[in-house]
Amino acid sequence: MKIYWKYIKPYLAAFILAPLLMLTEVLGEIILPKLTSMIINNGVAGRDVGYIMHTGAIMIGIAVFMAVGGIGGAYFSSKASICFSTDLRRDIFHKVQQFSFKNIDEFSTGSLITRLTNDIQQIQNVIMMSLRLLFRAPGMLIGGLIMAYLMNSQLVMILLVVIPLLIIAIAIILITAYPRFQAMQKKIDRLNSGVQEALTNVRVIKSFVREDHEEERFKATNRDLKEGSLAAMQVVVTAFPVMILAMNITTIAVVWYGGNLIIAGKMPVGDLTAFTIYIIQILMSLMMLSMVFLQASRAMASLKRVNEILNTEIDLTDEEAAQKTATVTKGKVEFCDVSFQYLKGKEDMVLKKISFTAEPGQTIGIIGSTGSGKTSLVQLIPRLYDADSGKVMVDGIDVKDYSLRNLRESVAMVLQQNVLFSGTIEENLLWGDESASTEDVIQMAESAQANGFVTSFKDGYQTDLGQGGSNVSGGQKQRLCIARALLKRPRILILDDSTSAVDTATEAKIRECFQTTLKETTKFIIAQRIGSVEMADKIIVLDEGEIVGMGSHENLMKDCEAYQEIYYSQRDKKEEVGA
Ligand SMILES: Nc1ncnc2c1ncn2[C@@H]1O[C@H](COP(=O)(O)OP(=O)(O)OP(=O)(O)O)[C@@H](O)[C@H]1O
Repeated sequence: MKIYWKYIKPYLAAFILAPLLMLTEVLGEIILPKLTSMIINNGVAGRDVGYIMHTGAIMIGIAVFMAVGGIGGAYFSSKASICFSTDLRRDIFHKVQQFSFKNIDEFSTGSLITRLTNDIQQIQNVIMMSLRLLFRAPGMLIGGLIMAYLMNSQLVMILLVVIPLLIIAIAIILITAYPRFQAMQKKIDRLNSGVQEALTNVRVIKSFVREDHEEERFKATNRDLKEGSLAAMQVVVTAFPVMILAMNITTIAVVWYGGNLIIAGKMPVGDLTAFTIYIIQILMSLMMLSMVFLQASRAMASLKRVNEILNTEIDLTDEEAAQKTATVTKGKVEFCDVSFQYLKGKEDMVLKKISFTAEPGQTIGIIGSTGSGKTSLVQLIPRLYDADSGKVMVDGIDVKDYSLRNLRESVAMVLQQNVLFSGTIEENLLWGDESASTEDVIQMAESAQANGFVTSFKDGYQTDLGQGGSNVSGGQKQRLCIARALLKRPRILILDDSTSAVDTATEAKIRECFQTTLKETTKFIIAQRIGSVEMADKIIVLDEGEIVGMGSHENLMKDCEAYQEIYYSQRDKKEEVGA
């Protein structure tokens, strides 16, 4: 509850006014039946039109007062709940943005989407409902009971039988509903994850002609959700008829017993009418409360899931950084005996005792078979993950001692899976540096060998990119991603297999441009092709997380068996293709 106070505090007035204004309805509902009985007992029985008109006018006045209060209550409850959920959604989004890669690995994207949308909506609904009924339902219940008791204490005894039975029925319904709602939210998660994956990868699905398979998969999760929702709704739908049944039986009992009292002359007719209205109101208020509890039981399941995000400990922060103001000025990178694994204690080390130094301005090539740990190694430089032992240093300072912003601002990384965003090419490139001039954009695009194809487009840099850059080729996308990274003018540039879709001649030109535009930047180039790293000052050969060779191309050709193997296998393949 403590975490949620900050979402209530700014709208405290609305949170207080909403239930208070709803009290006007309670007041009206308690007085109106009494006035009705007075009209029947005195006005109708005594044929006193003046009395009827006078009391009727008072009743209209009360009804208007109720309407004004009701509108106000509804307005403030909507305001309070919507503002609450908007702020909560903002903070959850902010928290997710702060998540480390490891934190992100723990939640599926679909689940995060459900939590940010559907779950928060459930919480908003229950707040709105509670604010409207918080005072109203108990007020109606207590007020109705008092008025009914004052009218006829004998008749009220009927309620003493009905109410406990009803409370037991509601409790059973709630206990059954909660786990079903929890299961339903999980099924929504699964559906969202499936939809998100299928829509993002629709091209792959089509190229593998897997539409039928995906449809079947979707049908299964959709069916699963339908069954989950029906199971939960079955409970909800039983609640309402049970209440109505209780209400009807009670009304019949009251009319029967009350009718006898009237015949015996112990009760005026108007009192029985008013009494019946009070009984209905009492049971209605119980019905409202049970609906709030039902909605709350669904919202509790959602709240638990939202809490999971809010309580997730971000495992990678700069709170304890010793040199928060330090910035990277040279770009020297040192790995000292670094070991690392993703699943702590559950698998072999992905990187084992890695040590090397990259001097400022040097180009470091990293090569090795798939899964040998190349990406894992470079991810430790901008602290996307933390080393488990050993130290990663940049300019002689442990990366853990920089503020994350300062460290990451000086490192540009072109990831293996490049992503562009919807918007124009220029907008995408300016991601690297929002304040870059048009000349800068063009210069960096030229270095990345992107200017040529961009200017060949009808709208040039203003060309709109499809979602994720779907309307440019793989090689063009890679070059745009490199240009975006270059615009950051980083001290350290990491290219993770990011020229794999670029032809060798263009790739060579990009490398050449690096020598002029990025002379002082330390460059890490992960590549599958030896040709891509051959010219590097230092090449690191990785195998199963270990460095099995390090040095220049010439040295490695002399004394690194693993490197020679890669070299000859690629040369043989080239010759085969040539033949
Ligand atoms: N997020 C992750 N969670 C758990 N294990 C991971 C994760 N990412 C990679 N791994 C595992 O770590 C090992 C090294 O992966 P890494 O991506 O560093 O290899 P790589 O040499 O870059 O491979 P490739 O050339 O195919 O990109 C692999 O066994 C991989 O399965």
